[in-house]
Amino acid sequence: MIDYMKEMDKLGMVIFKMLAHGLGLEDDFFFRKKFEEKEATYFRVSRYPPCPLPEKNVGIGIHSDPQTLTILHQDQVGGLQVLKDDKQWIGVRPLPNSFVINIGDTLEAWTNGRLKSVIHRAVVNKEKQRLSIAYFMSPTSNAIIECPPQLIHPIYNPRKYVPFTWAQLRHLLLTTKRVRGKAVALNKFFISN
Ligand SMILES: O=C(O)CCC(=O)C(=O)O
Ligand SMILES: [Fe+2]
Repeated sequence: MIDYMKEMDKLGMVIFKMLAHGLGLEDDFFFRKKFEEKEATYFRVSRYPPCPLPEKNVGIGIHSDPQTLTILHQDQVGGLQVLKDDKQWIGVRPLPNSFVINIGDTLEAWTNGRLKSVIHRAVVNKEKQRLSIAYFMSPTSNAIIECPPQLIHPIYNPRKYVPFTWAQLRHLLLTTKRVRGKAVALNKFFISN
């Protein structure tokens, strides 16, 4: 039997490696001991039935994924949209046999904002049911999320977050009211200069 989580993890590790490389970090920076136990990694299958009033409803409201990396597959119906420049909704065209990769809020904090989590939503339509499946990667609970000094600049990009663990953030995510947009729970670790 295929271990789907294991296969997704393998893909995630390749992506993490590429991201680390692109940022000038050691290739294994993100997953070195950080993803060994993944207590909060999961799949979410979403089914959006046809909706008689699509202009008055959304399938999944405006949000960014609080985790680290999201690997998402959508069927051919389409409905996923990402917010560009804080003002324009862009549809993500479905491509067969492909994944959409989203940066999560935790990875944004981990890189001091060098990688940005994307605000997105899924809209519905009158005619067709839509299915999507998302794999949310999260580090080990006690993994410390701390931006490495190489990505910090004292003037142009000062440290934005105190180090925190994924368990601390997860607890806040579960106990803080969800609002539209990025996870407010992260503000708890924000350094206000
Ligand atoms: O259905 C989709 O395309 C998006 C799902 C999503 O954003 C989520 O589950 O967090
Ligand atoms: Fe999402």
